[in-house]
Amino acid sequence: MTFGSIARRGGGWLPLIGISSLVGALATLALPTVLGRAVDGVVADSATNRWLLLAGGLVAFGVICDLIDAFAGKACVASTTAWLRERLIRHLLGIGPSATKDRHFDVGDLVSRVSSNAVDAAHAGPSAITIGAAVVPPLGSLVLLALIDVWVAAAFVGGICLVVLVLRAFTRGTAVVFTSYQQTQGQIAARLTESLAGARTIAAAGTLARERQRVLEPLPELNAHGINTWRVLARSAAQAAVVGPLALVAVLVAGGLALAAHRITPGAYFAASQYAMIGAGLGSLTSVFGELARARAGIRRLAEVLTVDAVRYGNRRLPDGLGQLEFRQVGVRSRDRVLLDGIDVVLPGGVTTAVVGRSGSGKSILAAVAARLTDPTEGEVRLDGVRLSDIRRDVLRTAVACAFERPVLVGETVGDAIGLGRPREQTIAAARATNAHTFVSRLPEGYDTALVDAPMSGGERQRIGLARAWHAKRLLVLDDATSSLDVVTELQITQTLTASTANRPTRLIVTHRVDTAARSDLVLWLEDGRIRGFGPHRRLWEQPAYREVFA
Ligand SMILES: Nc1ncnc2c1ncn2[C@@H]1O[C@H](COP(=O)(O)OP(=O)(O)OP(=O)(O)O)[C@@H](O)[C@H]1O
Repeated sequence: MTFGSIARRGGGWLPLIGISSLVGALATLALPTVLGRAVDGVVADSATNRWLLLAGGLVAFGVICDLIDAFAGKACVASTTAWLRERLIRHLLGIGPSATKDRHFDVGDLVSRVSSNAVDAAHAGPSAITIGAAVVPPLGSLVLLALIDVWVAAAFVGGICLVVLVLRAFTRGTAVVFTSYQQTQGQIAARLTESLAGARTIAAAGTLARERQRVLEPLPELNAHGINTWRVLARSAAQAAVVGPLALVAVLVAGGLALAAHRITPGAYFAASQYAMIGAGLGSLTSVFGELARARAGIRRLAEVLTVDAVRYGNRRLPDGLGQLEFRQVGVRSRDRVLLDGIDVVLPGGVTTAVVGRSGSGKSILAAVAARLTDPTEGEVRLDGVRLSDIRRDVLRTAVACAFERPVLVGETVGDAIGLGRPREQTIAAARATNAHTFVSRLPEGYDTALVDAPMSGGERQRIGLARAWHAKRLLVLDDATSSLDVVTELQITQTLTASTANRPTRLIVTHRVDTAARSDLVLWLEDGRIRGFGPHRRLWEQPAYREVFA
């Protein structure tokens, strides 16, 4: 993502902004000449009406151009912002869970990038065009001044050079300050999001004051960047306020001398003074240059996200099969830590395998690798003989589904959260299988109850999460997904899960419960990221170390 590619995204609005800015600039340029003619008319006591009428027309035309410019500018920023946000969100979803884990983007920081930095970046096109069009009046003024008197033009060039120097210093200063400001803003947003996610824990621990302090810790830094922004703005405005009149005075003096020497007429002198004012007005462009600097800083922050590779999917479909899952020398490393090592095992299709082991032994990582929520750093995982990374995205997500200990429910209604767009009968069937149907039916509007109006217990959320994953055709991965259920409900669901009926997907169940392990066909016992044992529960049970896992 570059400045140019975003600037061009304005679509149909950009030519409109360009034309209105250019035509407005030409009207601005024509006005002093027309007024000069009117002045000469007054001095010569000849007819001035048509020149005054023309001047009025030019002023009205300029106002219309400004209005079009303002409207098209806002519309362009709005459409570009929408495009940027959609692209960013698509990309973030494409990166998957690692966007907020391994890549170290904090959720709050991402929100600030998607919300405010996208708007900043969207100003790229209109700002660049406004600045481009703003160069026309001073350049035109220079040409017209040269036609009036070459010495007046020379004085103008001297003044303009000073104005350009002021703008250059301003642009450099603001680019640095805006980048720092946006980064610090992102840090505060990230800390606030963390705090909101842990609001209950903070309230229970009575650490509100400390948390407030932690969230607001970067505030003085933000304040310093804010003050720096104003300093750069104020310094540039003050310099422009000095330099602008200087340019004007230089032209007036040179023009006055030319008038005294009868090289120019009073009308031309008047026009020259107006052109000098146009040139000096370039200093008022500091706000547009500020917008441009903010756009560049915003684009850099969006590009940081967009340069992270999204998960790549292959284009293979799955052959007929029962969901055989093969781990071939699978290893997962994070920096220098080995999280999974040399996992080499085949889980036959249609069977239920419990994954057990002490806390931190790598069960969740194994489940994530099996469902391709993360890719192994070594080895490969195959489903019915096809490498997971070669399978088409839609095929993979139909074949494999997961449920988690703390599911996040998405959608407008409870029915959406379960069905994710599938037909209602399938939603209800999944809810029945996971013991969610009864409590969902008791909600005020059943499956149509808005999620915000359906406060749920941990166990109820887990049942919705289970129902959501129930559509899995080949592989169902449950990562501690029944841990909050009462014993009876869990038993009912485990019975459904472990019942060896035909056409059931292969089931991989991460669990701490001995009952679930005992009901499963096979148990995969992990220790420190390696396989410690694999086989039926009753055989592993003979080993004291295995029994200790459940102690
Ligand atoms: N994204 C990650 N980056 C680095 N280390 C990680 C990551 N995810 C997990 N770990 C580490 O890997 C180890 C295994 O984690 P995992 O969540 O798989 O354990 P677990 O067996 O599921 O534990 P529990 O039973 O407590 O849920 C832990 O020490 C954990 O700190």
